[in-house]
Amino acid sequence: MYTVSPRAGDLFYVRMLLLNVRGPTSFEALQTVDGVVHPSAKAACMALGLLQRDDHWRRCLAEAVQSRMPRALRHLLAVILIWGEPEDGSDLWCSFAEDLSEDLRFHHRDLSTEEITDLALRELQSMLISMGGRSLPEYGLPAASVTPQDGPMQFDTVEQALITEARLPMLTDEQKAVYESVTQNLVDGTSGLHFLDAPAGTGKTFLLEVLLAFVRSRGEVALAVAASGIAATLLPGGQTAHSTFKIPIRAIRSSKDVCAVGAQSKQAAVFRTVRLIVWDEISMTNRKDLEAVDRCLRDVRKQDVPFGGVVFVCAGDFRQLLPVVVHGTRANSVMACVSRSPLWKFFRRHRLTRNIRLLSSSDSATYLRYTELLKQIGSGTIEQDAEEKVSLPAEIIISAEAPLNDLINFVYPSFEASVERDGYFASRAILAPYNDSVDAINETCLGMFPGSLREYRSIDSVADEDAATHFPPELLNQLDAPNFPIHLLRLKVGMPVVLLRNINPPRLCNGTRLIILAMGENVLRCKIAAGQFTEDEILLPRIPLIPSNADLPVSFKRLQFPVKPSFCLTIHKSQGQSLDTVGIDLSVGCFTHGQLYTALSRAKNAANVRVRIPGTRTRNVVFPEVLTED
Ligand SMILES: Nc1ncnc2c1ncn2[C@@H]1O[C@H](COP(=O)(O)OP(=O)(O)OP(=O)(O)O)[C@@H](O)[C@H]1O
Repeated sequence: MYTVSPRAGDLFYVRMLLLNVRGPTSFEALQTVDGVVHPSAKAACMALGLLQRDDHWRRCLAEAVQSRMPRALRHLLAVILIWGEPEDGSDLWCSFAEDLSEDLRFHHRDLSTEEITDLALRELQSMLISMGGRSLPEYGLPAASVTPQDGPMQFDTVEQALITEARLPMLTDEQKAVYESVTQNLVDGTSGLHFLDAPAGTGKTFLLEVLLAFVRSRGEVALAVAASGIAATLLPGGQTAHSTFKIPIRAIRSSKDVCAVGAQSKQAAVFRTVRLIVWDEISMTNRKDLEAVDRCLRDVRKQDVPFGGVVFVCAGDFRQLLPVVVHGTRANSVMACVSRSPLWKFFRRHRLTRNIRLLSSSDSATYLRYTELLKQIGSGTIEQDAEEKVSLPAEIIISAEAPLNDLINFVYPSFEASVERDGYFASRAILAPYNDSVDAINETCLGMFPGSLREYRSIDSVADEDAATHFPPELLNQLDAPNFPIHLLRLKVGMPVVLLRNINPPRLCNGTRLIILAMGENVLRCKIAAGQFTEDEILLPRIPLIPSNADLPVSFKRLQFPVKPSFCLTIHKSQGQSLDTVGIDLSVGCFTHGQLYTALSRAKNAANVRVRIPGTRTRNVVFPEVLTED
């Protein structure tokens, strides 16, 4: 079919209809949607949802109002302002001000209308701040009377002291040695850089929480960051390292990258007073990011010593996945590790080796065997053949010759609605190394999941109108990128999905698992499935997204819900997530360092793991050079 430029007017829309309407016998039939004959091809395209309507955001909010959740509605407006960049934010505010403050009117009956409006604006402003947005007037909305401060989360000193007191006597000898070494620096006012080498289950989070509480109980500032949003949710007050330090997000990093923290900014003021920085999942962090933070802290704190003299504790496990280097070689991946940074020699290394989960397990013999297996797989000391293949215990293997449903039924014995079903998805998942297998497994699970299916087609467009003739919408629809929503999103109520963007970390980050509660035309009502914000309900709009994949032939924008089905996740996405039941599909084996170890170590017990492999052996990739140097 010939391509047509969007500048060709109706012809462009007729072509679009021809591609999407089945078996039309006349122009009238072509322009008929749900029994209504539309006056133009463009109007019919609108009605079919093939074009973004001018009033998209207004429709989205109008639909969300029906849920009668004013706080979620304010959150939705904040998401729209930041991600949607609507042309007229003020119009949206004016049209929905009443609905946006309904709960505040109810709870504060003594306040005047102006005071209620101001309260709603203040709440909206703090949401914008926590989501990394700008001030209300910059979006065309009225300013709130008080601008909420963008600073570190405040902690109750008494509560923090109670945490420290309760946990101190519980620390194991290994944990206590680290605690004493770090608190020595904090009490003496000396600087100190510590690296906690902690395999899964050895009480790393427990220990980091005590250290954070120690500083916060003294009324001092302790920052908790992690390489990924999901790992950040595990630490009290945790944020991603990127958002805390304003590290530039680049596909190709440079040694000259600087954090976007102005000397006069509030963030700089926090960095000048901070006593302790805790950085989790450091093994996934690119060394250039750590080096940018080092330069930033030296600069802001006016001390030319590593990290400006702050006490710094990072924790990680180099047996797990390494930083992702797009199209990188093995050497590129290894060189991207923080352990290859010139700063690494300043870090004092501590090891946690005792698996505390094991101690509390009822069947410690089985647990011990599984922990030993994990250790050997992670370190690459397990016996392997010339193809790097290793044997796994027969009891955890499901044959790849058997139907995929065997693995699905092990992880999800039933998809039928029950009181416990939602909790189900918090604690179980299928994992696979490649996106293609993940998509195929999700599709099979979706077919088995009860309920009626709703399809959401994205609206795709190129930024450059001149390129539009060469890249018609049906071609853009076929483009796909990692961590990017697909054109045809198929959903059912009650199913699990994973969020693909850091919308509001740590509550809603790239990797947060959600359950779909209701599906509207422009809004999804979901609840958070796992982690400290479990059960929180949110309203999610379609947002315009631009893929960061430089390999795509054209730069384009996709308006779609930022989610993907999550019955199955990639092993990369599962890092940092704790699961009770895990099914790993290795019909196509692992391809990079730490994948097998990361997948197997998501579960705490061999009885709850099944691995689908051809035969009895599967590939285990380990880069020993990363493990010797860390
Ligand atoms: N000293 C301790 N006394 C009692 N319980 C502990 C202690 N240390 C850790 N635990 C408990 O052991 C379990 C595992 O600890 P934690 O979650 O801190 O491990 P982790 O190293 O962070 O593991 P993962 O990386 O898998 O999340 C938790 O239930 C934690 O509360």
